Amino acid sequence: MEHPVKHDGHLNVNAITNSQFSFDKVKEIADWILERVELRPKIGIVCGSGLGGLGDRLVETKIFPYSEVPHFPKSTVVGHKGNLIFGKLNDVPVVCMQGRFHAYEGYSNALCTMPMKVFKLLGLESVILTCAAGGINQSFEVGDIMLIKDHIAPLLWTLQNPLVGHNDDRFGPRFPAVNRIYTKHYRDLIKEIASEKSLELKDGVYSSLGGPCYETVSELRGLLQLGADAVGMSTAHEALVASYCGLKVLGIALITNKAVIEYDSENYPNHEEVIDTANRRAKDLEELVSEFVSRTFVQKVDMNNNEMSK
Ligand SMILES: O=P(O)(O)O[C@H]1O[C@H](CO)[C@@H](O)[C@H]1O
Ligand SMILES: Nc1nc2[nH]cnc2c(=O)[nH]1
Repeated sequence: MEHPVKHDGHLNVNAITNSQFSFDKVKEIADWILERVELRPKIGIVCGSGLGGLGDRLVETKIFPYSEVPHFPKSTVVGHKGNLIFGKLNDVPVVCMQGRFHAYEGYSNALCTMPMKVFKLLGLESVILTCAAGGINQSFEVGDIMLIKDHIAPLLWTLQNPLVGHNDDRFGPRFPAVNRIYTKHYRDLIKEIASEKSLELKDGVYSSLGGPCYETVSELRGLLQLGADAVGMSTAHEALVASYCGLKVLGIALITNKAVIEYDSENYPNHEEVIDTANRRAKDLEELVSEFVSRTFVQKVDMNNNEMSK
């Protein structure tokens, strides 16, 4: 383990969380990648449970299993392949995480969000975060696609927040504002694309808990009262760190199951249903994302005369 960050020669014992992924360590990861990949994407995509098909859509790829990338841990969850893929989606250079890291796998939130810092040092401008989630909003159906407009993440109210510890201004500010994490013009654009494709897009608030257990009925009722529309075990902390790093964020949740908010119901959430729904609905989500990527970035290629073509 690295030494905690030193300030003025004094050991800052409170600085352990962030020093786990200091600027130098993240740069080591980014440099390792830059030495091996010619493509210089401006956009990153994180694939949620069962949504790794987005990665399979890339062409002209360079694929790194996470086991090859320095400091990347294993992806241990079913439906998360564990590949970092560089390639082109709809002619746009992208980097795709085919699977993410979750805190319930035993990883710190600093580690789970480290890829966002790597994205920043790779020169990315934006990230698309996708996830599977339970629908709390009773008007949601299994298979609905929900655009994330905001989040409620109780763990981020605690010292499990990945930004706890020494702050390195080269990543972002000590006290980041979080009221505009999910970029408005990205939300508007994806709504426009969905409407052109006659695809219904729900709009909602994603709540994130630690997992790995699903929620009790009372917890879900509480989240509903708080204004949450969907619940999962990821995304919010990644969105926080991406936004802190200055990346624009688009968040999309696939409603893979209905949250059970009736006591003594026979129904119960399970990961098989999550993966089955994701497999069934992945195509629409992938097409939305592909179109979004090309609308956002292809125009730029034209304007900047090949800027993005490498
Ligand atoms: O958020 P993603 O990674 O899509 O996965 C969701 O699905 C899993 C539970 O079924 C949890 O990992 C939850 O967070
Ligand atoms: N916490 C949580 N995560 C999920 N991921 C997919 N469905 C669910 C759910 O119902 N609850």
